[in-house]
Amino acid sequence: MVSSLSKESQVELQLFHNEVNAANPSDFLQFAANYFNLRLEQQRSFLKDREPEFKAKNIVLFPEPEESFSRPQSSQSQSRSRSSVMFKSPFVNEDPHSNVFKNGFNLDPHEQDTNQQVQEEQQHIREKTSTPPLPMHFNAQRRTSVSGETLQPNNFDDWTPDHYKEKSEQQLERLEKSIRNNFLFNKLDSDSKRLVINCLEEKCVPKGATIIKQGDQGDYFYVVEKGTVDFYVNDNKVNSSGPGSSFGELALMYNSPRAATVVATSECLLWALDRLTFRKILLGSSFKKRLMYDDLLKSMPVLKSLTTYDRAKLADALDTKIYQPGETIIREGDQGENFYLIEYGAVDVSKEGQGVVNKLKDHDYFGEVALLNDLPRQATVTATKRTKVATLGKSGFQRLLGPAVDVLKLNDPTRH
Ligand SMILES: Nc1ncnc2c1ncn2[C@@H]1O[C@@H]2COP(=O)(O)O[C@H]2[C@H]1O
Ligand SMILES: Nc1ncnc2c1ncn2[C@@H]1O[C@@H]2COP(=O)(O)O[C@H]2[C@H]1O
Repeated sequence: MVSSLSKESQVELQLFHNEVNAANPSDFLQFAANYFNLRLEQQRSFLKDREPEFKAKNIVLFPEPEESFSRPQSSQSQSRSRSSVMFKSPFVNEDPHSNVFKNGFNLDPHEQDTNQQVQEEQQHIREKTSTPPLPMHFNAQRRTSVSGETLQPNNFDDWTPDHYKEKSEQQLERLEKSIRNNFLFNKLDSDSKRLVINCLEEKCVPKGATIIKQGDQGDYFYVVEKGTVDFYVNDNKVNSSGPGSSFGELALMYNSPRAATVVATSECLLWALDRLTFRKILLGSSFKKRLMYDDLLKSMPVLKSLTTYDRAKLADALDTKIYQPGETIIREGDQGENFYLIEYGAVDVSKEGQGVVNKLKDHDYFGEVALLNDLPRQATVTATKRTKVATLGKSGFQRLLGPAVDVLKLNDPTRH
């Protein structure tokens, strides 16, 4: 069956297969939905960035939604949907392509714990709408609009990035050293790594030069080969870094203004990666966790004081775990190793001799008391529903929670 598919589809399937093998997800459907959602979002974003280029060649990448599946709405809201759709999850309410995923199909993952539930929900949604499932419809639309063109949205194999330049042996050797310990590059497969390396542009910056100015638009992402840089937020020095580190990713990830000013504190040799290649190659692999945990971290009241940068660093350090009803997550008296954020689910907190003392649910947290006070676990925490948590190890807890630690201390449930 697979051999009858286009080469691009086969590549997609292979990539997906690799991801499934690596993640071994317990909730396969949710994993698959999230994975393809992300791929689609990446592809749309990437194409949206190149839309003017295509327009100049009279190629319409994103035609207006056809009448058959555009919901009745005001002309104002129609134009808003069209302009924002490329950067949004196809599962969100406003996306005209996503009628079928409304009613929380992906927004309330805890409501779809079993395959049967998902199937029932899909059936229910199908009955409610005549819109065909999103991926089919979206593909069909794309093909009719761009067929016959050299750069097909479906086919990135022929895509040559603007800044692609094969590196010399000597440059490759130096680059290998610079990026060896950079976790962003370690996540790439060898083909993507080669592509990224060949898209990097060498930039020599004198001491004292401003490389990035806070508030500017993002154009490049940088890796430091030699030299050191300082970071300033609102004129206050917040950070510095040296060889092997990287910076300038936030504005490219979130399409937001530069969050800091970056100044060279010595002569620097940098490698710069353009915005498009960054978004196409690095975003979905190296920054996958940031995309995955962004909504959760933003929605947690205890983390409200964190900046985008703090949240991004925190997301890099998180891992996901799923617990079944009845499973013990923390046992009273044990040593504390992790802090837990509840993505969805429900847990009981109980204490020896007292029974259940607390109940926690979506977007609550636990496991901070032992880590904050260097004490054994003060209670047992048991899942009462299927519960998905993001975990943060002890060292990350101490390094990455910043001002949120004060909030955790204030809210310490054992204080009284
Ligand atoms: N404390 C900080 N706050 C914001 N940005 C920082 C901080 N420390 C380092 N940076 C980096 O500085 C970069 C400035 O440009 P970006 O916002 O694109 O991405 C930012 C981060 O990579
Ligand atoms: N009343 C409570 N007493 C103790 N721990 C509680 C209570 N309510 C919630 N908890 C959480 O249960 C966790 C058990 O592990 P910790 O002691 O590390 O951190 C604890 C708190 O996060």
